[in-house]
Amino acid sequence: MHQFSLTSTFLYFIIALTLYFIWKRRRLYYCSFKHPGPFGFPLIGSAHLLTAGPAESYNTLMRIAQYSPVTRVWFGPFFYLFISKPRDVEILLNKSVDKSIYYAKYLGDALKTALLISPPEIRKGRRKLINQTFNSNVVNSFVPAFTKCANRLADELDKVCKGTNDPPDLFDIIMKTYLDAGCETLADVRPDSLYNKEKFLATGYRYQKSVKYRFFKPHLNIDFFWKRSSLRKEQLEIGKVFEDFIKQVIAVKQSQPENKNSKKQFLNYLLEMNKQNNLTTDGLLEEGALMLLAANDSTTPAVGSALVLLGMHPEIQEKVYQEISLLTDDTQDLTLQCVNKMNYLERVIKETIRIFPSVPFILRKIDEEIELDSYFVPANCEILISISQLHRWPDIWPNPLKFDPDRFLPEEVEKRPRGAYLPFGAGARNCIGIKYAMLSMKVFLAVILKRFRILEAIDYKRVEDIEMDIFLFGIAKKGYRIRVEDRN
Ligand code: HEM
Repeated sequence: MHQFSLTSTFLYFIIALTLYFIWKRRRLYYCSFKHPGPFGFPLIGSAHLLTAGPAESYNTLMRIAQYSPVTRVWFGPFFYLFISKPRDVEILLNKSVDKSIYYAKYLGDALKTALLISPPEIRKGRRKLINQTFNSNVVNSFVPAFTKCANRLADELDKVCKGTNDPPDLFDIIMKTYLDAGCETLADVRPDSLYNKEKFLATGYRYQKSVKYRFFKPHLNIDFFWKRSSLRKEQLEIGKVFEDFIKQVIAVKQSQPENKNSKKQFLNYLLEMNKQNNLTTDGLLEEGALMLLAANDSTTPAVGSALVLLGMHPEIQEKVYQEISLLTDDTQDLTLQCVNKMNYLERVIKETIRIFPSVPFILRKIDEEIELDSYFVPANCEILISISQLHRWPDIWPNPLKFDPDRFLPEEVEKRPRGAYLPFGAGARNCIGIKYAMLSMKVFLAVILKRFRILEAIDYKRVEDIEMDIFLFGIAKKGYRIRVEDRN
């Protein structure tokens, strides 16, 4: 009798707890019933979709998001809304919503509290501080350094993409050049004074891969399993490699005479802030690692995609070449003034990152229920904004896979809703490196396209042939291979 009452009390307790759990999340369930999404089984939801494995990450996310403009999906008890309607995205990003907890969860073991994943109490001060190092005056002064690195990249292309039918993937080569550019500009150190650059880059790649693998193992969302997993051990090791590299950069920097003309350059300024106790040493190391990674991880696929797309579209390539030739002469290096006038090249870059945004998805967390243009989003909802889909809405971007830089003529831009094009995100957590990214990509492409004609994009005939893979960034599965010949 006594045993029976104990068992039934326990059962009542479990039932009450379950009902309370369901009651607390009732708005999530209501929202889930209201919106379409992939089929879900009891308890596991749509976790079966993850069996496609990491190699299919991009296609899996696209398959889930296909019910747009709003799609709901459960992975076990975890609920997500995917949204991709421009007006909804605009409203959401301009509200003071914060980043999803998944950024810190997935990236925090290696990058700790760096800006991309920092909690609000740390982020505000750091963002304000770092913003100053990306103002126009500072970034514009990088043109000579970008040009020097772009010329080195062009020399590499000369060696590997000319006179061969089997050129290598340019991804690693562009990435390496971008790291050199980051060292010259953000860190103000000579790249050849550093060792272990290759290890830093390879570790950055390993990092992205391990984050992606974790996503496909939903049980690793539970801290108990995560803390005991080999992937976590790997991420802690990765964090150590990042930290050691930045320590090396700082040591080299401190062995050099102080450069009084570049006080606002990223690392110089952060070191000064550290000296004045406005930034902790941990903060300095985290931000240094993040910035050297961010500066090349997102720009590399964008430059690679632009080269491939121009290889596929000779008439557009010719127009870019004409513009560059008109604005530059052979005797002088590129100047800021002439780069600023390369409007057609800028449109080519914008169109490239429309079709292939380097950051295909971003995540947000909603603390309070909000009304979007066409539906409500319940509190405590994780939202995935699909930039890839946003950029391919046929009613806003007719024939979305057509590579047409003139979509970015000012009169065309004016016709579109503001939230239709967000390669750099929007709102308080948008990309801090927009100016740096745009200027460096223009210089890199101007130098390459002035020197070479891209004859062909190997592996692809049409834009539709370019299949994407997602790590943290969107990267073409088959890479970026082109054949070139000298212009002169
Ligand atoms: C084609 C180039 C680039 C693209 C498409 C891009 C895109 C983005 C996007 C979409 C975000 C927002 C992420 C989110 O909302 O969750 C972001 C954040 C960020 N980006 Fe970029 N980015 C690029 C280049 C750069 C460069 C060159 C740097 C630095 C030199 C940089 C540094 C950052 C940082 C630090 C953040 C985090 C900002 C914060 O959370 O406050 N990015 N980027």
